[in-house]
Amino acid sequence: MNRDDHAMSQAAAWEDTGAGEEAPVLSAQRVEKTYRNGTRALDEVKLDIRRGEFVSLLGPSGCGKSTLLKMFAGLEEPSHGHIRWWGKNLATVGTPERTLAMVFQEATLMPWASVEQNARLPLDLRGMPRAESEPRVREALRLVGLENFHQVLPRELSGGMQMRASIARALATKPNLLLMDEPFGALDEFTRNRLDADLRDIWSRQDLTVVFVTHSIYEAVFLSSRVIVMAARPGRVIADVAIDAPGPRDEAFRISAPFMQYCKTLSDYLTLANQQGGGHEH
Ligand SMILES: Nc1ncnc2c1ncn2[C@@H]1O[C@H](COP(=O)(O)OP(=O)(O)OP(=O)(O)O)[C@@H](O)[C@H]1O
Repeated sequence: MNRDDHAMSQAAAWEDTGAGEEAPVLSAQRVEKTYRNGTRALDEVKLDIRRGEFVSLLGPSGCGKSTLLKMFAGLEEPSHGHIRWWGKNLATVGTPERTLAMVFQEATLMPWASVEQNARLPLDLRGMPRAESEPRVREALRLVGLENFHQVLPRELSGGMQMRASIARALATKPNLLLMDEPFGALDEFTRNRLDADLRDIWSRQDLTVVFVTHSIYEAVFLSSRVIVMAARPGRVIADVAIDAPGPRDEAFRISAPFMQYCKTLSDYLTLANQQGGGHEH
């Protein structure tokens, strides 16, 4: 396929809302979730996430961040309301232009298999021929900086490198939508900052929409084009903050005045979230 053909099929693949505007990659339409034990996890969440955004969900424990992300992954159903992917139901999104992948806080690698075999697993499960999967996996490992570790077993890797392998496994599927549930929450601050920088770099080079759950204000500001602040009891959206910082997101950004200002804004909203939601701890 030449570039023009590719661009045309890409354009045809993205949904048109009718107003000449692309449908959101994700749309939560008055979504409520009450678990079977009666816990009301989400209340009337309305949220659109557009193509190419990097959106973080930030909020106190129990405000429903993971619940919302699981619904975005199709792993939980709303009790009321709807989730739409590219304007459609989940069952209709499994096309090359509409794929999603999820990364969890634990790397969940197969301990007996090499980094490369782990990263190739979803492609093997799809029955993709090696000739196709191997270059994809090599590229994914290169993107996360593990190209020289492809034959290593997970136990030989640090926690940060295991997480890189987990991200490579997701990227090898060439997702358009990447859902990440506190992926760096268990890592030390230095490793976390490096992974944040690398993830932002990967996102900025690809046609990728990311939804990222975090407890960290700093991480949310560093990574995101938008931060959604949630409050608990029941979980709901209380603020939607665009992080409008056009320069590079590097170490200088972390100590810049706009960075600090955004952190202050989000911190104020989190204080409000804790006051409104009781800020309970697990
Ligand atoms: N499977 C479940 N069954 C019953 N209640 C649940 C279930 N999963 C989550 N909950 C409850 O729903 C509420 C929202 O949980 P959720 O994990 O989505 O919040 P969160 O914001 O991701 O929390 P954390 O930051 O601590 O991970 C909490 O009160 C939680 O105890």
